[in-house]
Amino acid sequence: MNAVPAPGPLCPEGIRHVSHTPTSPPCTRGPLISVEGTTGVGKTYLTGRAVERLHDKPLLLDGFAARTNERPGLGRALLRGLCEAAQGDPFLRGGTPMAEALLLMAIKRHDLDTVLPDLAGGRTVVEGRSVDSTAVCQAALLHPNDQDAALETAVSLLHLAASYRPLPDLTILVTDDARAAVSRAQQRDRCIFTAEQVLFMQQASLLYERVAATDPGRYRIVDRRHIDEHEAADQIRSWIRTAQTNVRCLREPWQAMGACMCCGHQTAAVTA
Ligand SMILES: Nc1ncnc2c1ncn2[C@@H]1O[C@H](COP(=O)(O)OP(=O)(O)OP(=O)(O)O)[C@@H](O)[C@H]1O
Ligand SMILES: Cc1cn([C@H]2C[C@H](O)[C@@H](COP(=O)(O)O)O2)c(=O)[nH]c1=O
Repeated sequence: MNAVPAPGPLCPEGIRHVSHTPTSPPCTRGPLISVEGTTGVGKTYLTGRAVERLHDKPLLLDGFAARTNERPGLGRALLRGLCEAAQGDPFLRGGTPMAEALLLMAIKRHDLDTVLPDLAGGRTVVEGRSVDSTAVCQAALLHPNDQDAALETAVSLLHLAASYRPLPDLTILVTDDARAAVSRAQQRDRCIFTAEQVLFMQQASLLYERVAATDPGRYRIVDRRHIDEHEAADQIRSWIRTAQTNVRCLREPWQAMGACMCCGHQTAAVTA
């Protein structure tokens, strides 16, 4: 299921989807899983509930806001640069969305680099947000008044991200009524979002769902409008377990030929 940066088939909406044909051989590494969704939707809460009953605990990679004690290094420096430029904006918007997109992708590449030893050791890694957040948030920023253009840009940004690093094997999208997510985030952060910020969250929320629909092979969706927190946690746990049983070699997407980043097995590029 690893990323191949070549364009995939057209999905029904006329948007190219990112192909993840599992052509690599099976591997002993752990699966790389991301949890996505808008601010306050419950990604951290539900992931925590899901993994508390797993015997082999996954490594949980915190979302950005939770990285208060991150080790000094490039990842922290890049994130600090973005935060400084954003001057307190909760969505890290500093006014240059494409430059920010590339920096966000670099941070997510750095995240992958830091967890490679865990993956190689067979451990499951769960990223709190991955490159899908970059694609969705930056596309929503670039096209605030055109949802179709935002979708097209989000999918293109995912292709770009997939040339920097393999996409997650599995992406769990947590979705809900956008107002419920806003309200949870406000309560948690003891703040009131501006009308403009709420609108941005609503647009991002919708865009996550549309992007997920372009790649049903990679995405699983937890819709909190239809299931309670116990069912949601059970569902996430079950997907994590399934992902652990179908893991394939992880290649550098920008290398035509290359060894698996985890087990070292030599695999050929996919040209489809
Ligand atoms: N089912 C629930 N019951 C009680 N509290 C919940 C539930 N789901 C989420 N919350 C609370 O709502 C708030 C937002 O949830 P959470 O922090 O998990 O969202 P998130 O998607 O990780 O947000 P962010 O992207 O901003 O990190 C938290 O305070 C969390 O504890
Ligand atoms: C990874 C990533 C994050 N963001 C935004 C989304 C949130 O509003 C903030 C904080 O992220 P957290 O992981 O929920 O703490 O950053 C983004 O715009 N693009 C991204 O790639």
